[in-house]
Amino acid sequence: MPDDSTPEDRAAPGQSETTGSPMIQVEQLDKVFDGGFQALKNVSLEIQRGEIFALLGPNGAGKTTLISVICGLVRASSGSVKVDGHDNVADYRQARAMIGLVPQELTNEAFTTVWDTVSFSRGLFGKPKNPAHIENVLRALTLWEKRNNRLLELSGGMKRRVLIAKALAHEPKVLFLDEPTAGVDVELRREMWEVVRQLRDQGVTIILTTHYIEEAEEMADRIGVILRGELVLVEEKAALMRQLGRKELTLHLDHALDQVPAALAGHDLALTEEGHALVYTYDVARQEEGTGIAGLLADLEATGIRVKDLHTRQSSLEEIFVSLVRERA
Ligand SMILES: Nc1ncnc2c1ncn2[C@@H]1O[C@H](COP(=O)(O)OP(=O)(O)OP(=O)(O)O)[C@@H](O)[C@H]1O
Repeated sequence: MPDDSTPEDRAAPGQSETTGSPMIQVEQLDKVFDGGFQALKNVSLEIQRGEIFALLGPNGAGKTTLISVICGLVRASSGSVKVDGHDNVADYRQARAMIGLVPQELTNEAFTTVWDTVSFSRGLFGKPKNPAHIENVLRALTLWEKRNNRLLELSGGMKRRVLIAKALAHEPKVLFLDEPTAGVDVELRREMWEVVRQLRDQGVTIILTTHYIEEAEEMADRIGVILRGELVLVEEKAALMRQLGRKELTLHLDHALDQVPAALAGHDLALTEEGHALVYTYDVARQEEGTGIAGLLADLEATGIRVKDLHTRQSSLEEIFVSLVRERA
């Protein structure tokens, strides 16, 4: 990735370049499990207030471990975590009260009603009863009509909403969603995204882990990539797509070609659509230095190849992610 900045003016991966106190401040976290496996390696990360941050990584990369350490469920081997300024070990109660955690599955509460299970979650944090808040949460998640239903009577989508309602019952400022849409259908996934966006609009900071690149692409303001316990990259989504993305220019030809003409050998070209299209691939980041498109078009003209139509396509976050993982394999 081209980068002209000096080490002094470049923030370390995960460190914010903006001022103002972050909602979450993670410094040099290591986690070595009993048995010696190191699941987190020197992870530093700042999450700003009101952002949606997506943590991406392959299976076993350390996403859940990182979230669990931040939420105080797993003790770090070294390093520190502050939540809204509260150290999550020395100041555990205050730090934990700021956090809502949405796990993947509901556990063993099939016979409890929606209202009771959500109210109970609030009680766990020692917060006084506040039926008006519970009502607001249930209404916001369109669960109000179901408040007297037992969980076993709910659809999968409703159950997911209950998980979010439970996590919001004690009025946290930051919400962690662990694989919020794993295994749900497309419609429900979109519905969940909408719910998460609404929460962010209400001022809740959101951190989600996901396997679905599409989810990060759709939702996140910033993306962190974790590989084998290391946070290898933290970037604004738009900048990530700009810096690491590649673009494809597809030229649809008037007449099919048998092969790429020798006169065009200097360009990164592939023949597709049975000779009817030429695909030119280039780095988005090098665009300013000139992508060579002008030269390519001039060479095409010189060889007498006529172009009917052309279009460009930017590589998706998925392609960026796959090449990143490959690069570091
Ligand atoms: N209690 C534990 N003891 C030993 N190793 C563990 C423990 N918990 C997790 N690990 C290991 O730490 C690594 C990271 O696990 P983690 O659950 O954080 O990954 P993940 O990125 O959340 O993966 P997935 O997407 O599959 O949930 C894995 O290799 C896992 O086997």
